[in-house]
Amino acid sequence: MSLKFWIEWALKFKRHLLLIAALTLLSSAATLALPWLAAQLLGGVLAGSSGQSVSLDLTQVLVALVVILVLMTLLNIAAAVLSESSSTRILTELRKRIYAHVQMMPIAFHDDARRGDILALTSYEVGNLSDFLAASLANAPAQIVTALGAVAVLFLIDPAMALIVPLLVPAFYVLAKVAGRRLREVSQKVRGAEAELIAITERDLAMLPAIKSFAVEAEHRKNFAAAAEKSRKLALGQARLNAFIGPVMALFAAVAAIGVLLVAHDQLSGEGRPVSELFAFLLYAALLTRPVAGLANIYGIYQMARGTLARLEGVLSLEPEPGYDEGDTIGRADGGIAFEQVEFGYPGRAPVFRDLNLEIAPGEIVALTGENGVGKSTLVRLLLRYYRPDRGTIRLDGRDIEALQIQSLRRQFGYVPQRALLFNGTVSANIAFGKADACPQAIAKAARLAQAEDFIASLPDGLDTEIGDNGVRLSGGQRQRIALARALFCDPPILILDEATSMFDLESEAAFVEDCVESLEGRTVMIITHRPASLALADRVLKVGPGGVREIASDAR
Ligand SMILES: Nc1ncnc2c1ncn2[C@@H]1O[C@H](COP(=O)(O)OP(=O)(O)OP(=O)(O)O)[C@@H](O)[C@H]1O
Repeated sequence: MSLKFWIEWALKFKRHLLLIAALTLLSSAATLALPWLAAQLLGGVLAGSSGQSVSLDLTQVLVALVVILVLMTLLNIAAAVLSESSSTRILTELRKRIYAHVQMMPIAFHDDARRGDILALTSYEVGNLSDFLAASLANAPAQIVTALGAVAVLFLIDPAMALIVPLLVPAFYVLAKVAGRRLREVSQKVRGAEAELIAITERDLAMLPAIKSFAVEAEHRKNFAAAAEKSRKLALGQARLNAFIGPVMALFAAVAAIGVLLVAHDQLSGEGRPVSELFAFLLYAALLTRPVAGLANIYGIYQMARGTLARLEGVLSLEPEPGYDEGDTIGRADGGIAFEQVEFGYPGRAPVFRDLNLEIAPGEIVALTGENGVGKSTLVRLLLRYYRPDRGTIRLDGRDIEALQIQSLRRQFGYVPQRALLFNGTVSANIAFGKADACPQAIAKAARLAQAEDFIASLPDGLDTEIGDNGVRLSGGQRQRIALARALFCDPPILILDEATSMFDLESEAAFVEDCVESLEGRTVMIITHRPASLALADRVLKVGPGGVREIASDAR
């Protein structure tokens, strides 16, 4: 884990952090003044009761004590509020950054990643970090200053006796190391178990209709319960270990202080030593136990957050998809497409294409057919630059698509994938997809072109009907029509329909095809289909096969 990375983050919030540091330093100074004043007060009271003269004005000491206590309270409140606000700000920034980064990772990354891990990172794990940041920002500097200050005062009072403190450091170190390593291991397992739980929840919610139809609810409940129990046991182990570190360290420090008092009892109460000094030594020794326990706790939380920090940095240091910040931005393309000697295979798989050559003229309507798994959708994924060819060139209007800014390339396409990707929202929002200022007429026109107008009108709230997760409240064909309307809404120069009418009934498909003649005018269109009505739309029908792409005669369609 690079310190540089985190220092860069901290520097973004330097004003907040400096203010917190100033507040905590003041609070530490006040904390350090307390034992001295209390010792003076006790010494004074004792001296007064035994009839000796008292040099200090005890009322003043009392007032000073109260003032410092009030001041400390105010400083602690301000530091806690400020540190909470800073830690939540840092976390929000991190969340935004992780989201943006994950979004900009290539599709290949998402093919390999487990969604549960990403969800765990942005939710549960970031929460762990929040605990660490809040604890360390507010407490660590104050604890360190208080501990150092207490040691310094102990040395001032009696250097020989105070030597016990440095002697304790190795013991603390060993204890912290051993407990810290164990805590790190356990927290790693806790994180794994939590991510597993999130992944199971996410998967089972998506699979729920299948779980119900196959009547395997009990098996899935059992599986989830086992994962939840595993997570609970690990979390309990972690909590036990964490609960033990701070108090044991404090006990160490307290026993050491008592040991000093026992061993050096004679020296401390020796001739000529004012009783207030004796009290002060005792109080500072007792004060020392608090920051020791506090720092041990922070160390424990740090060990738990370390894995998250490493994973966060791991994700953030992955190279995003190239082409977001470089390449030429283009206006509306004419729509000429060419694949030249393209070779491509998914990682670890045999090549899908070895020497793919294909040319589509601007405005041409081309149908692509071929057996399942032969590579028709892959061809589109290459064109959209979801994946990059291992060899060869893909051109748009004669330009290598690698040289284009990736979003300006993708905006040329209206892509209707095999499985329509809809989200939980209204029909309109799904058609306009992310364009908040979309005009209702344009949405209605796209719906009409996609043959979706009638069924939308029959929905309870028309275009404002909520369609549920992934359009669950619609039929398969209705979902496809909305996906189609979304593609047409952007008025792209190139339209790609990947089995986009596979769920249309024959009549609707014929009506769509008829309507398309008008709406496809002036666009390059690639239709991946086996359906005769859609094939009939095409100027050319191409068959994709292991040997490449070849044109087939219209009677072979
Ligand atoms: N993300 C992926 N990782 C690895 N292999 C993949 C991936 N996606 C597809 N494949 C494989 O690549 C080959 C081509 O798949 P593709 O989806 O392009 O076929 P297709 O011609 O569109 O098939 P269908 O007609 O069934 O939709 C298949 O053998 C498939 O198993």
